[in-house]
Amino acid sequence: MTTVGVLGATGAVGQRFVQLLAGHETFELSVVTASPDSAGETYRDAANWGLDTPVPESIAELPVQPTTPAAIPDDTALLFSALPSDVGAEVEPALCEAGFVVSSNASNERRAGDVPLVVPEVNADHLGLIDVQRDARGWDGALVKNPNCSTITMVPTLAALTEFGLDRVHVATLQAVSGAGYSGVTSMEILDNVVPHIGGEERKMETESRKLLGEFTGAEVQHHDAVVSASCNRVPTLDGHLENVFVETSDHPAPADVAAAFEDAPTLDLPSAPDPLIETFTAPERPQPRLDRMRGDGMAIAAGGIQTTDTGIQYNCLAHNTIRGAAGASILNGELLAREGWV
Ligand SMILES: N[C@@H](CC=O)C(=O)O
Repeated sequence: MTTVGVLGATGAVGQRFVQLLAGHETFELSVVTASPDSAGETYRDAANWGLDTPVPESIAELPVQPTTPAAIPDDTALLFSALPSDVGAEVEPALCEAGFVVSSNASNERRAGDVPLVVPEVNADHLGLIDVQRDARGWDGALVKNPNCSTITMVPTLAALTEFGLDRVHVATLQAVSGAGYSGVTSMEILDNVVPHIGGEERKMETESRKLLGEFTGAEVQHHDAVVSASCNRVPTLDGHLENVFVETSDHPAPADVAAAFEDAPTLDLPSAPDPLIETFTAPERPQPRLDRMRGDGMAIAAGGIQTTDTGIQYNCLAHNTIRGAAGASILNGELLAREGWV
């Protein structure tokens, strides 16, 4: 078993990490950290557990550690980060400098030229940037990121469509409240309502998508030249981001060609990798968040509503935002790091 830890283990995404790692077949969770206020408490007491399965007994009595390099045992092979981005920006580099490998969901440094931003089924080869990062920063450890939840929902479908020549993408999102965290939006703000703004989300989708679809030259990632435009909206669903995607391609595939490309999307032999990666529906009213967010144990992308338009193709896609879009994504990156010998 590989010994792992979770940084920021008491928040909404941190709890998802704990839930998913408790039964993991190759990772053993032995360290949980949180803010200094919770340090020293048991995980059970420190976490205001909000998931619909009990706090895992194997983790409940672990003492919560402060999020500092000195508090992490040296034999922790891999750290998963659910830290807020401002804390991540401060702590993650210090941990990498101290020799730890960090698979992070936090948004800091996702755009940095020497930080791999990875969805294993799309761009596993970008992990090669770790050598560039170590040379540039003098680290023995490494920092690897997964993208924002709304990006990760769409990018596997775009990767499947690159064979048709991806020119331009427009996307409108309908994002669940869990994406904002436990105290992100109040009930008075979101019930009977839609909020047509999620701070910073649109630019994240636009830049992260192009980096993920880019080409790793051995020295850098050359971003894909498709134009990506996003409009992001918060809706009153609990989990599961639904997205309406409009794609202009150089070729003009029929809906059946698009469905076939989705069905052929690559799958990986890793514990958390779903098979198939993209589940495609023919019923035009699918996918839907409540019905389809747990496809592939929350790790699959659901797609449907494929149609041709005057300018290209249109479809809807959906993923569980705190599993495939956050904790599950980091864990899958960790599984890839382990398989490729980086930990
Ligand atoms: N930034 C995202 C997080 C993903 O769940 C959001 O606000 O929904």
